[in-house]
Amino acid sequence: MTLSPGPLERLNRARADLRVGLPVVLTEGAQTALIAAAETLDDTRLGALRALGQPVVALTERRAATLKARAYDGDLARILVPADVDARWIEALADPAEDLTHPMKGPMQSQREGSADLHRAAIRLVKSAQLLPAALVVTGAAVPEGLTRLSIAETQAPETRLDPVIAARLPMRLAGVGRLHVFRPQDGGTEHYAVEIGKPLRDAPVLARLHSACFTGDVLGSLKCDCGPQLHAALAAMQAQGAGVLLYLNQEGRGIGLANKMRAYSLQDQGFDTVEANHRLGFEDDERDFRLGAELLRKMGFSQVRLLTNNPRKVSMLESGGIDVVERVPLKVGLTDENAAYLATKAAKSGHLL
Ligand SMILES: Nc1nc2c(ncn2[C@@H]2O[C@H](COP(=O)(O)OP(=O)(O)OP(=O)(O)O)[C@@H](O)[C@H]2O)c(=O)[nH]1
Ligand SMILES: [Zn+2]
Repeated sequence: MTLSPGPLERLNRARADLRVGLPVVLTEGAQTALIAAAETLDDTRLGALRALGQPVVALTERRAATLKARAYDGDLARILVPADVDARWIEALADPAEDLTHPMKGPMQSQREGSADLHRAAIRLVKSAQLLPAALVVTGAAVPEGLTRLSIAETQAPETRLDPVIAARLPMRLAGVGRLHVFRPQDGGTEHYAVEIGKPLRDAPVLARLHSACFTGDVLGSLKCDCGPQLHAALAAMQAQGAGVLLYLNQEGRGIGLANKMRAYSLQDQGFDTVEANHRLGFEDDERDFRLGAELLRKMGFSQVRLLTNNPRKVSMLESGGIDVVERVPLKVGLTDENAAYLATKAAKSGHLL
């Protein structure tokens, strides 16, 4: 047993470093890159990084398309940072907040030569820190001491491993008496919960719901989505059946985090739909990983479910995670004037069943 941090611990540190604006070091064999999140970079750190080499900003192809920048690497673009721009310019590359009022002035020059592997890993890492998916990258520089170091392979989320922490009795207004189980991921990420209602048998299909956290819908009763009514209807259905399991996955905003979801809402106020807003921010429509739902179910001893959902991706991802979805049970509640367009967009663009 050693006291020095292992790969998962360094991954967790790297995310925390990037969130506070500290650069981290990525390596691939003898190649190294210093990377910083575009969203948290300040002028002092930009100056220090510039002194070490020519910085580029790695953006996803989604964001590059909005900026009309060339994505020579297919899934991403490497934009050369001009000598006379400040950290504000880099933030504006990443953040679409002012795209319409103060459009970025081009032409932007994209790098073409060399490998983009370190840049791709940099985007993956800042995204996993729930920051905007854009990173400042300086390759080939002498690497200062004291920064967190990760190899590219170590930035790949390994098969999520969740450990049970505690379970306790919970009487609920909508679902009767149940048990709330808390699970903690080994990589230091956010905890996820499972609400067990009644005493579901382990050798028969259980009525199950994979609910993704929605602070606005679940807690504030937002009318922009259907999450709150779906949560309550799922609990009520489980109470009516006498048993069920509701997984409450902390994947706020389809996996982009609350800050980015609110950025998406602000773009929706400018007229973009839910999918276009994610794309302008540089994200895919849905960044969730439902493998963890499958893992939680397996850990709790369930192998067969009747899944309450209108989302075919949840069914296929659970099945590829080794859970037998014997039936899809539709869950259509909470339609309002405010969310009708949102639900129609999910049906038209994201494959949801109406
Ligand atoms: N990025 C983004 N996320 C949103 C938006 N509106 C709601 N969400 C998030 O979307 C997720 C909705 O989750 P689910 O209820 O599991 O939805 P679903 O994929 O439609 O599947 P089913 O409800 O099972 O049919 C939650 O994490 C919400 O926070 C939005 O406009 N943008
Ligand atoms: Zn919601």
